[in-house]
Amino acid sequence: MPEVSKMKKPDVKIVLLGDMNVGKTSLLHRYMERKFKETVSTVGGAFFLKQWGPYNISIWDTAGREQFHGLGSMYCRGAAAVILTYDVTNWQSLAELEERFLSLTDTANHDCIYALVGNKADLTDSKAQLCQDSDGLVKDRTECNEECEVPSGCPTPPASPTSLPGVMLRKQVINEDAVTLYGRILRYKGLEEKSSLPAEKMCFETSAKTGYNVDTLFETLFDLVLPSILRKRQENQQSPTVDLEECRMVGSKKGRSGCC
Ligand SMILES: Nc1nc2c(ncn2[C@@H]2O[C@H](COP(=O)(O)OP(=O)(O)OP(=O)(O)O)[C@@H](O)[C@H]2O)c(=O)[nH]1
Ligand SMILES: [Mg+2]
Repeated sequence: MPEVSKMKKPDVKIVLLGDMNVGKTSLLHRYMERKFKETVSTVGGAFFLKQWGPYNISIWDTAGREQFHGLGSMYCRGAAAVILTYDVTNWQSLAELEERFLSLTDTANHDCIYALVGNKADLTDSKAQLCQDSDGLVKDRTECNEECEVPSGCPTPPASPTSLPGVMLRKQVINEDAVTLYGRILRYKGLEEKSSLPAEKMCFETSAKTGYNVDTLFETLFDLVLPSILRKRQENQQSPTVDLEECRMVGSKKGRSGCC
């Protein structure tokens, strides 16, 4: 049995939601492991623990496949932020966010923060084809090799025409579509646009493949959930009870990440 006293207890929870194949797992790998690597479609869900200064943030990856849909609202319970992910080359993946995934967030915190993330920007946008390191410095593709676990480096694979610099797919979702959806999400949540975080700040385009905007996404959210963390810590000091569900969750995994 792991010793619960030595386990890190998450201060706050962030959840990735979105259709299958949009790149949720790849975004998490890129951020946590600094790599783009082969993925298999997620079964159920998995979490990673990120130490952010003195705070522990659990980031939950969920399965986009229809058969796991029922689990989504369970994963969102108590979330301080939800990353609604779509694929910029797939218009339906944006539509699905509203049709299938938004209602799953009803179990999130009342002050939950929502980010809309269009992934796979490297397929449509030449600036997203450049690799970015953790300081946001742009590197060329040869320097990028060490951060990719695929033989030909980044971007890959070699057989795909989209791996060639300059060969782009048609962008099916433009940023304005995401901004419009963000407005509808606020209305669904009964929030005033004026007093909420602005769409320009909360709509991102990323590439898990090159790292484009990935650090910015996660670190913007970490900063924004800080008030939730501080409030939770204060509440815990006032009534120091143990959250058995969270302890069990972390305790059962022994380490930094796990799945269920
Ligand atoms: N070009 C490109 N491909 C990507 C990117 N992110 C993910 N992919 C590819 O898209 C496919 C799906 O990625 P996953 O991260 O497994 O997608 P997911 O959203 O976790 O899918 P489920 O677990 O089924 O919900 C894989 O083949 C990835 O290599 C990206 O930024 N650019
Ligand atoms: Mg996945």
